[in-house]
Amino acid sequence: MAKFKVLAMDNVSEKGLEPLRKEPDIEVVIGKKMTEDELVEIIGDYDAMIVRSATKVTPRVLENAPKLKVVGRAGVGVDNIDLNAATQHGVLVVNAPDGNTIAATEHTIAMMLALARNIPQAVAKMKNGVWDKKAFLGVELRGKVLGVIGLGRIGSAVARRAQALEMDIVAYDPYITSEKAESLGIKLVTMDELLPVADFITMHMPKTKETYHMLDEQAFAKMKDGVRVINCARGGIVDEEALYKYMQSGKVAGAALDVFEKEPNTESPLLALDNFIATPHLGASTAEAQLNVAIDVAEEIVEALQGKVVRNTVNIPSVKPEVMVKIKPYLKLAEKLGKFQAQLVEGRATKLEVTYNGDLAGEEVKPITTALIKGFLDPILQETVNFINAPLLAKNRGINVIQTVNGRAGGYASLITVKVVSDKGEHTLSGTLFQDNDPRIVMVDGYRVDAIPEGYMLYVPHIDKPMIIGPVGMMFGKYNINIASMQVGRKEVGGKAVMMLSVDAPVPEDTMKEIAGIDGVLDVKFVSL
Ligand SMILES: NC(=O)C1=CN([C@@H]2O[C@H](COP(=O)(O)OP(=O)(O)OC[C@H]3O[C@@H](n4cnc5c(N)ncnc54)[C@H](O)[C@@H]3O)[C@@H](O)[C@H]2O)C=CC1
Ligand SMILES: O=C(O)C(=O)COP(=O)(O)O
Repeated sequence: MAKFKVLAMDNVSEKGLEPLRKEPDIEVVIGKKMTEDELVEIIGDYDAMIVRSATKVTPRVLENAPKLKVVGRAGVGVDNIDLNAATQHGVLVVNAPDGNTIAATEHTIAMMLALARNIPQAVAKMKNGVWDKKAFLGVELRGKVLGVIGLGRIGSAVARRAQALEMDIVAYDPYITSEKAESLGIKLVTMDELLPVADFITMHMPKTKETYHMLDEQAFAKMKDGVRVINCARGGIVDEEALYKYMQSGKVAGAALDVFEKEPNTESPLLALDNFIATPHLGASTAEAQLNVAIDVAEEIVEALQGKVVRNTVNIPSVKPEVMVKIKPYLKLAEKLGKFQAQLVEGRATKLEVTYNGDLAGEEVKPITTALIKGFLDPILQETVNFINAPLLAKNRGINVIQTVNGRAGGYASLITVKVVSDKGEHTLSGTLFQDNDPRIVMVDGYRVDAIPEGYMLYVPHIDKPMIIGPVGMMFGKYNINIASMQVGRKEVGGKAVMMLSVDAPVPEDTMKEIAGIDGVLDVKFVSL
C-alpha cells in the first residue's frame, strides 16, 4: 500500500501529475466535483490535495483532515483556501505562481481587443443569421491610455504587450518601487491620478480586504467618460453593482469580466447588457498553463511529503524539517511580537530592528524574522501578507528590517527583541519562551513585565503614584469587562511605569478615552492578538 494518498481536484492536468505518479510511495486519486459535505466525508484518508479555484478548502474540511500535510494550489490565487485554518492545523499551502502568468496575460489582451472591436457581440449576431456591419463601430488601442492596477507578474506582462500595441501605460501598485516601474517604462501614479486618464483599466491584484470593491461607486465616478474596464484577476475587486450602474448610465463604454464575486455565475444582471462581455474564469485555461502549474504543484507536493524544502510555500516558511522543529515555537512568538508592535506604533514605521539572544543565536533565525514582519504587516494589509511576500512588502513600504544575533540573553534561555522606529517615536518589545514553549512578553519599552501574548491586551504607560491602578481597574468594572491579568513594571519609585492588562473582551473606544483621562495615565493602547 502506498504511504501517501493525494487527492487531485478541479480537473487539474493529469499529465502534469507525473512527478507524483512516478513515486512508488504516492497514490494519486482524481476527485470528482464535490460538495463540502462530500469532501469532509473523504478527506480524512488523504495526505495531500491539489485544487484550482473551484474547491473551497474551508476550516471544516481542514478539521476533518487529520492526515493532511499539504494543499497544493495549481495556480496563483489562494483565496479559496483558508490559510489561517491551514496554518493552525499545521497544513502547508503551496502554489504555482509562475505557470499561468502568460495564459492570464494573453486572456487579458484578448478581452481588451474583444471589447474594443465588439467581437463576441458580432459573432453572436452572425450565428443568429444577422450580418450587422454598422452596429459595431470599434475603437483602436493605439494611443489610448491603459491603466494597470497591480503591477506584479501578470500586470507587468500585460503592460509590456500593451506597449507593443502602442498604448500609453500608467500603473498603480503601492507595493512596488518606482525603479521597477521605470525599468518597464511605466509611470507609477496614484489611483486618483489613474482613474480620470485611463481609456482602459485592467485589474491584476489578489483579492484581499484592501482590494475588495476597489472599483466601487466612488472609483467609477472618477473615471473618464467612455472608459472600458477589464478584470481577469479576482471577482469582488470590482463592485459588480456599481459597474452595472455606470454601464447603464453610459459612463463605462464596455466591460469584460473573467471573474465574478460569486462563481460559477450565469445569473449576473451584467450579462444582459450589450456592451458587457464575459468568460467563465478562463484566464489560466490554456493547455500550456495547466501543464505547467500541475507539474509545479506536483513537484512541490513530492518535496513536502518527503520532508524537503519546498519552493512556493504560502503560509509557512520553507526550511528543513530538523530546523523547523527547533524554530517552530518561536515563529508563533515572533508573529505575536510583530502584531503587538503594529498596534503600539504611531505614524509611519521606518525601521524594524530584531535582535536574537541566547540559544537562538545559533539557529537559522531568518524565518523567525519573516514571521515577525508578517505579524507586523498583518493588521495593516490583512490576507495579502504571507511568508513569501512579507519581507518584500516591508521593503516596498520603506521599512528597513535589521536582524542581529547576540549570544547573551540576560536571565533567559533565549530572547527576541524587536524595536520599531517610526516618524513619531519608537517602541521596544522583548519576548521569550518559558518551559513547555509557553510564550511571554518580558519587556516593554525597558520595563520588565510578564504577560502572555494572547487575546485582548492593554498597554498603559503612567506615572508611578497611588490612585492609578485602582481607578483603571474600576473603569473595567464599570463597563463590565473582566480583567484576566494585570502587570505593572517600573524603573524607579515615582517615575514612569507601565501597566499591561489582559481582558476578556474588546475594549470600546469610549472606555479607552475614559482610561486615558485618568490623572497620571500617559497613554492607552488596545492590542488584539
Ligand atoms: N483569471 C484567472 O484565471 C487568473 C487569475 N489570476 C489572478 O491574477 C492576480 C494577479 O496575479 P499575479 O500577477 O500572478 O500576482 P502577483 O502577486 O505577481 O501580483 C499582484 C500585484 O498586486 C499588487 N497589489 C497588492 N495589493 C494591491 C493594491 N491594494 N492595489 C494595487 N496593487 C496591489 C501587488 O503589489 C503585486 O504587485 C491574482 O489575483 C491571481 O489570483 C492569476 C492567474 C489566472
Ligand atoms: O491561478 C489563479 O489565480 C486562477 O485564478 C486560475 O484559476 P483556475 O485554476 O483556472 O481555477
